[in-house]
Amino acid sequence: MGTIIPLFIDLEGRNIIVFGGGGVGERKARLFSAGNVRVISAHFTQGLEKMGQDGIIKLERRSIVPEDVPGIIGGAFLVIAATSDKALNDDIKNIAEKSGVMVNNATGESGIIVPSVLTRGDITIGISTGGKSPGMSRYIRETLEDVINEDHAAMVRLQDSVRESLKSMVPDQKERERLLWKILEDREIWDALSVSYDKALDMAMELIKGSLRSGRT
Ligand SMILES: C[C@@]1(CC(=O)O)c2cc3[nH]c(cc4nc(cc5[nH]c(cc(n2)[C@H]1CCC(=O)O)[C@@](C)(CC(=O)O)[C@@H]5CCC(=O)O)C(CC(=O)O)=C4CCC(=O)O)c(CCC(=O)O)c3CC(=O)O
Ligand SMILES: NC(=O)C1=CN([C@@H]2O[C@H](COP(=O)(O)OP(=O)(O)OC[C@H]3O[C@@H](n4cnc5c(N)ncnc54)[C@H](O)[C@@H]3O)[C@@H](O)[C@H]2O)C=CC1
Repeated sequence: MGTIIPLFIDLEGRNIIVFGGGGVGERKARLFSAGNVRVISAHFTQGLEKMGQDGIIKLERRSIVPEDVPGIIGGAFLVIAATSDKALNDDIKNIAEKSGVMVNNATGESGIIVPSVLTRGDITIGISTGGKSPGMSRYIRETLEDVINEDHAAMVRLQDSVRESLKSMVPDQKERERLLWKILEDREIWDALSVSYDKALDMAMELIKGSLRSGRT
């Protein structure tokens, strides 16, 4: 494995095909369920059956042979090979790559890794160990769950709101950047955030007005 980087994908309207309806297929189907997920497998976990019944994903019960794969993956944004048959997963990977479709192989390398994902409001954190230790990715996610909290999500909302106001108030981008950073570094605004979003927003706007008045940003 070479150097990897995370990219963030808006799942809306994307077709994702998961081969394999076991525990791993279920976890991936759940992660991608904001897109159009189709799971193809001879058997499904109860969790997948339930998601199918609820209309969250589509299930297709059939046995998979490599010859059928090109026909199935047409129009897919991403293919996930998560059957318990490693040779079949490798075939699916090779076929998808030949067709120019992105593919993740749950039982071997494929150049596309599904990370451990932590979300808080608009914040998304993806974690990978380059395939070395998926358990460690999960461990890091669980550790970060106690660190990245609702206050961080609220600060994103606040920054978004202040950024919009600043665009009409301060013509210079560098100055806007400095002001936004001042808010991020202000302990009192952070403390206020955990009590009242509106109070914190007022304090942030006061800080900006004060800075602009004094000419010191
Ligand atoms: C390469 C990768 C391919 C990919 O799927 O993209 C891959 C491969 C494999 N995983 C295996 C095992 C486990 N996987 C997990 C868990 C997760 N695995 C995920 C991703 C990845 N797994 C990619 C690399 C991620 C990275 O770079 O770190 C996560 C992050 C995302 C997700 O799957 O949704 C999700 C955690 C989600 C969360 O909780 O946050 C656990 C722990 C658990 O289940 O609790 C175990 C058992 C403990 C252990 O082995 O560490 C095995 C079987 C090995 C064997 O046979 O022994 C293989 C195959 C192999 O290694 O050949
Ligand atoms: N990437 C990851 O995060 C992880 C990967 N793994 C590996 O992933 C693989 C899958 O794990 P599980 O979901 O727990 O296995 P599982 O045995 O519970 O599920 C596999 C599914 O694939 C289906 N399947 C297999 N061959 C098929 C075929 N030819 N046609 C149609 N359906 C077929 C089975 O019916 C079953 O529903 C295992 O090899 C495991 O070692 C395991 C843990 C985590």
